[in-house]
Amino acid sequence: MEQEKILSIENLVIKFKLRGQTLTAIRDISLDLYKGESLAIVGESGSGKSVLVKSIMGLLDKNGYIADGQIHFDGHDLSKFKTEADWLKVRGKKIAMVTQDPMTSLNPLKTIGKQIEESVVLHQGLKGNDAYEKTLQLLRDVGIHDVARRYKQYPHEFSGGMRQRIVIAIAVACNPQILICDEPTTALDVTIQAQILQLLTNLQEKYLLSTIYITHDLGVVAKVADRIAVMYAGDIIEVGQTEEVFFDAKHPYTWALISSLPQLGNKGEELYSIKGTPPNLFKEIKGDAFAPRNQYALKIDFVERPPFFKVTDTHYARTWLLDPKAPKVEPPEVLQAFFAEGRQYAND
Ligand SMILES: Nc1ncnc2c1ncn2[C@@H]1O[C@H](COP(=O)(O)OP(=O)(O)OP(=O)(O)O)[C@@H](O)[C@H]1O
Repeated sequence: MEQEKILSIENLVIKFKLRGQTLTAIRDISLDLYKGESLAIVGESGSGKSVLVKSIMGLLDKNGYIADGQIHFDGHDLSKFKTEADWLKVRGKKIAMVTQDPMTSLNPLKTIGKQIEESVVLHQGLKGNDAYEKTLQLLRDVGIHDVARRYKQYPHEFSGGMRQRIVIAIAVACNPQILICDEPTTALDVTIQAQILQLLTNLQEKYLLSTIYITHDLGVVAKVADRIAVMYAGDIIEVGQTEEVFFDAKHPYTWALISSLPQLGNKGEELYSIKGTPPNLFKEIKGDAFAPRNQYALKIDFVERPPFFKVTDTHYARTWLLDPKAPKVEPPEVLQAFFAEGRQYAND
């Protein structure tokens, strides 16, 4: 059955003007988000994850602009939006966002109850006691106890994890169709991270949200994402269902990302880290942007951008290694064992 697309990005190119020069942060990306799914966008710092989601919310910095492509959502092409009035119909209404630092989204001078209730009144059209009851319900939904007392408290009276729950309640109060979570757990310790991810998964099901996670941490998304898109230097180089990307990755950059997961390091050994640096985005990138750091690079990788080769109906990778004419290259040994284990686990 064909899944229904809720957001469709087509051939998007985003540039920034900086001191008389132009930097290309997003290089011809196409990506769909399906209704009810959770999609993780993963990549190193600087790969363009934030720029991509900012473009969906009309929050690009002033020196940035969409140079090409379209962003289809809710009957509109968001790339054509010009005014703040246009964006206000979408941002914080149909598309809500949870960021890494809850303190930046909360007003320190207002009780958290009032802050959630404002969203309920504005977006759900409820008033008076109905809005109050709905707010208490949302507080319960995000796992906060003793809600009537908590309603009257201020952000500083909550722990980091609890504040993140409140930000999530505000986002959900908007009744959004899409929830964007930008490194939602990076600032939290590991146990709390797991709880917040579980909460987001529960809310996604309860409120039928379509969710985009952006993170540099592949380990985090394994637990929550249905699909993963891997970004490198402003491009998506591999996309597939979570198990496909984890246990049958095809792009050497994805191999490198998986190899650097702590789970794969032997005790006492240093973690694998990707050697070299990402390309200079001010310069035109020829071929596969990862080629200079890629020990498996073929000659053509330095010349021509690889197309998306199809692995399955849901799994695609931009690497010339998938070309039928390419020599057969196996993933690094450490990954072969991991992949085999993962497939075994998936089949059990
Ligand atoms: N206002 C701006 N002016 C110039 N360059 C920018 C601007 N905003 C972002 N960039 C550049 O765009 C590229 C992508 O940045 P982006 O913040 O999307 O990366 P990221 O993958 O989200 O990284 P991080 O995980 O560190 O947030 C980077 O090279 C960054 O320097």
